[in-house]
Amino acid sequence: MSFRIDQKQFFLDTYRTRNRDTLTNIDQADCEQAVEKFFQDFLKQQSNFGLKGPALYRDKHITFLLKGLRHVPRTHESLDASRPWLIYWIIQSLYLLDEQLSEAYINDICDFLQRCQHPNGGFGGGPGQIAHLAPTYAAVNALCLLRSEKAYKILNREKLSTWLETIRNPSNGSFSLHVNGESDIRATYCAASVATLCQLEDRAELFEDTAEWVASCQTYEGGFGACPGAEAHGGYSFCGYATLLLLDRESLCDRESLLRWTVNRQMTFEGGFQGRANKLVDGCYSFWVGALLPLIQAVQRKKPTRDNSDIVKNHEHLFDTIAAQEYVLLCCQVYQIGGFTDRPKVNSGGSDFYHTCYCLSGLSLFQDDGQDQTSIICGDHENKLRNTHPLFNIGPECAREAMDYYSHEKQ
Ligand SMILES: CC(C)=CCC/C(C)=C/CC/C(C)=C/COP(=O)(O)OP(=O)(O)O
Ligand SMILES: [Zn+2]
Repeated sequence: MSFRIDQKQFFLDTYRTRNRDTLTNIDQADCEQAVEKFFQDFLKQQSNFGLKGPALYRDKHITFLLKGLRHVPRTHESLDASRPWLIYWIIQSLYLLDEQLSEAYINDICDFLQRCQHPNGGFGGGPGQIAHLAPTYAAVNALCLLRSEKAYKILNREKLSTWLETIRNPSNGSFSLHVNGESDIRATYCAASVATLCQLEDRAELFEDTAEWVASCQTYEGGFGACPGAEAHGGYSFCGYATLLLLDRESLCDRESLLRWTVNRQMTFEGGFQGRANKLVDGCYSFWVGALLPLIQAVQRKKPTRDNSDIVKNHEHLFDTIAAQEYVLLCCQVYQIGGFTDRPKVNSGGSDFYHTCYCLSGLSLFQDDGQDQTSIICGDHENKLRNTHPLFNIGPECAREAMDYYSHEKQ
């Protein structure tokens, strides 16, 4: 099997980079031996499949994710305040892998998320914690992914609206992540996403001036920073552009410069995306940066260019979709234990639910050209994932059904 990138050299470079700070006197021979062993193991795994290209270890990922889901109620220490996130990352990943959740899991998730909802609106990172926009976004996405009335009914929309009012900054239209918390572009995205999915009735007043504040976060580089004046970054660029689309104010930003910045985040050597200039490639940017491309293309498709030529004709050349898929499949999959990571690790191969969710979500977007349902799949067709909605990052029908339900529910 031949790979587009020099995989072995890549592992070697990554190994050296990762050990630069901890091992000052790294022994060259040991290093190359470790990489050689890792590479041979890796090739053995891949050749078991003998397919058109790299394989997706679907069953390993499902086992890893279900095991994680069982442990969420007992999660503590560093992830104690991120439990709705853990649920969302895991069930979005299972959705993409086309693994149906059992009724027992659905009931347990509903009960747990209900306990995370604050009596005054919004969700905390766990039961009894203060409401925060990040776990609120994760909890709402998770409820939508469950696609059941029982899940939809958990959400108190009236209280959610009241709470959002209290964290809105009326002086400039931005939002704080929680009462007295920091204000950044993640907060405006989380607020706009939940207000749209839950069809909050006071959306117009809630988001007065918000789009102008978000547009002021676009930097001279083309991407968006966390707040006005901050460095452009993939995570914040996604939040910024998606918010403008959710608020139907996309025309406030400089789309051409955002597109230029976005396509330049794909690295020619690794094939994956970095989050900002001069930093390392990371699998999670497959979604945060990767989702900007279909979002921008969807807008371009609607609008003719100045000379009336169809700009979308060129869309396939905007980035190398096969290289982007290869990075996720070859460099981020942890085939020994399932799940995904940011970049290859020779010694300790840990995966996590955050990278599993965003590697799979990015891979799903790369596999779908969004135009005429023609998929561009790297490897065997068995690698095909379900589609995700690039604005919310849940299944497109999950978003549609939730909005349909809430638009008919009296607030
Ligand atoms: C909806 C929501 C909560 C979105 C979050 C978006 C997101 C991923 C923001 C990234 C934040 C950031 C500056 C990371 C840089 O970390 P780093 O310096 O370790 O990474 P880098 O070297 O890749 O920049
Ligand atoms: Zn990452």
